[in-house]
Amino acid sequence: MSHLIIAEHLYRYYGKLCAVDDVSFTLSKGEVLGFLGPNGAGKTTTMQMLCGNLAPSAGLITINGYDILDKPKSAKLKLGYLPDTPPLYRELTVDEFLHYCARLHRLTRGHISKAIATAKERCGLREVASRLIGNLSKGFQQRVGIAQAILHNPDVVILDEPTVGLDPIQIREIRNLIRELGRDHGVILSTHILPEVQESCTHVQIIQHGKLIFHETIEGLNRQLKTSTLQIKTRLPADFNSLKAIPGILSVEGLPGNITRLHHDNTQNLNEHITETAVRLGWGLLEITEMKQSLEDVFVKLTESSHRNAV
Ligand SMILES: Nc1ncnc2c1ncn2[C@@H]1O[C@H](COP(=O)(O)OP(=O)(O)OP(=O)(O)O)[C@@H](O)[C@H]1O
Repeated sequence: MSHLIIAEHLYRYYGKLCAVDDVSFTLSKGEVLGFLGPNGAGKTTTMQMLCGNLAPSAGLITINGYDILDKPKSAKLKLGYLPDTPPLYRELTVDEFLHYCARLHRLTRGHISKAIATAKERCGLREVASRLIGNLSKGFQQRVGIAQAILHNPDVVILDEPTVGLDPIQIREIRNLIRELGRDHGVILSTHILPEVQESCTHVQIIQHGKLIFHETIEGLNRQLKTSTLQIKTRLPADFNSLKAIPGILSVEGLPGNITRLHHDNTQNLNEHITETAVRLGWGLLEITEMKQSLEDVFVKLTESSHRNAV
């Protein structure tokens, strides 16, 4: 499959500070890549280099086969970008602004109306088309920012922190929109909100101190989140020896409220065996729960280990 974006060995220095340190990755159609990292990790710097707004100190970026430095016009034709602060004119209406953006994207007159109608439809902006942007809620302003980024139907859409400052309902709507964009485009979004990548993305990469420390599919990430711990809740106290006798169970730990935590070797699904034992011995099995690490746990673990490797 040909890649929409190829980034190879990107570096960016600000004076002596290496803000982006040997970053390489690819993006293909249908992928929504979450670019995750704490404040100051190098996300915006990378996004700006991908968009051709900032020259890398070293490295290569191609968008749809065009080198962003050698062929910036051809590369940017295929690119839509929402910066962390959306570039909106508050004194224009949504229609006026999108019309202006369509001309900046060099859409031909014959295509402008259709392109604006499609972008408004996709971003849920039809009802506010004639409102002044400055009077819209933050969520709608963000949608206008996304509409200008997809107006020219680019192959690649780059969104820098698209849900910052939105309320929970607006966040859900923008995440749905991002998932939908992923069907027809390649999307990169930067965020420091960990659950955002789980909800919106197909792939995730984590950046820390300018270095990529993790690149995985969301399934791969979810595998990382799995632990080898189960917890059962029973009406009567469970018998630890009967549980320890189940092949694969390594240790058993009692918690208050007839809750028992079981550590196992993660090679087999023990649910059936545990259920059968609980029913046979009449404990009254109420719940069986697979314990998961939160994405935060994995993030802390990864960033700590990269820090340890660095010192
Ligand atoms: N124009 C600049 N001049 C000097 N240093 C800069 C400049 N822009 C960014 N930096 C520094 O480069 C590093 C990476 O910044 P960047 O904005 O790319 O991070 P980020 O991951 O997007 O952070 P945030 O989530 O806070 O936006 C930070 O240490 C930042 O202070």
